[in-house]
Amino acid sequence: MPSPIICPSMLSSDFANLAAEAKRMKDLGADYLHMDVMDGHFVPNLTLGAPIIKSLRKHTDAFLDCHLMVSDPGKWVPDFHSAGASSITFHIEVCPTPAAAISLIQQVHSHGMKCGVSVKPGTPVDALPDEVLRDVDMVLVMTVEPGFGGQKFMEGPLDKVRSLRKRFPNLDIQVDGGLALDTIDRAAEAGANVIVAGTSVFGAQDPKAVMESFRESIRKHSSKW
Ligand SMILES: O=C(CO)[C@H](O)[C@H](O)COP(=O)(O)O
Repeated sequence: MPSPIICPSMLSSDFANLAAEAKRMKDLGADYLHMDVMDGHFVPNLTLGAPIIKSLRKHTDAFLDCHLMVSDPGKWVPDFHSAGASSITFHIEVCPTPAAAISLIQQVHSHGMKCGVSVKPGTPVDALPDEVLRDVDMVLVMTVEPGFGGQKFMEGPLDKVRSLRKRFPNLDIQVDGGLALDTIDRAAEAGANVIVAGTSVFGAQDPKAVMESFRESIRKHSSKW
């Protein structure tokens, strides 16, 4: 059974103190550090790229879970690999065919990184055929429109989580957007075991307690998946 994996979204951190923020989250129990990479084209925002990952990597051995919200992820795979990324998650919406997605997954794996595939809230689960999911290490179901932190959690995408959990009992299923103490149970009940959270973790008085509650919710619900 997949175990809980808690990933603070560094988008909500103080970018001017990124190394210290990464250490703080790791010391508080983060499993992965979630790095939101946005190109101003696939999404209407610009954040960070491989140079920032490279700088951060000098200060941490944490698993750097890089979510590429970009139009041409394949172009950036070598740079993220050299920078020290641990995994790359790309969007299925940028792949014209399943074969293109499979080739991208192979490219990421050939660079020694884990690979995930993501779906936006409006993209149907059928966009993720078995032959694609068989090859990935994780699937990311967005529970907000990608682009900005601090948005309201969307319930609709949880149907995709339910269907994916039935199809792939052992797959790591990540959810991202609006995850907080009042939404975690719905995500965990649906079958998510990898939780990305920015606002609710960085804005908390006690981020460690929030991450522990997420973990506890997944443990509680996973016995019924
Ligand atoms: O991918 C993202 C935005 O595209 C962020 O990771 C996500 O929104 C997390 O932030 P929050 O927990 O504040 O919703």
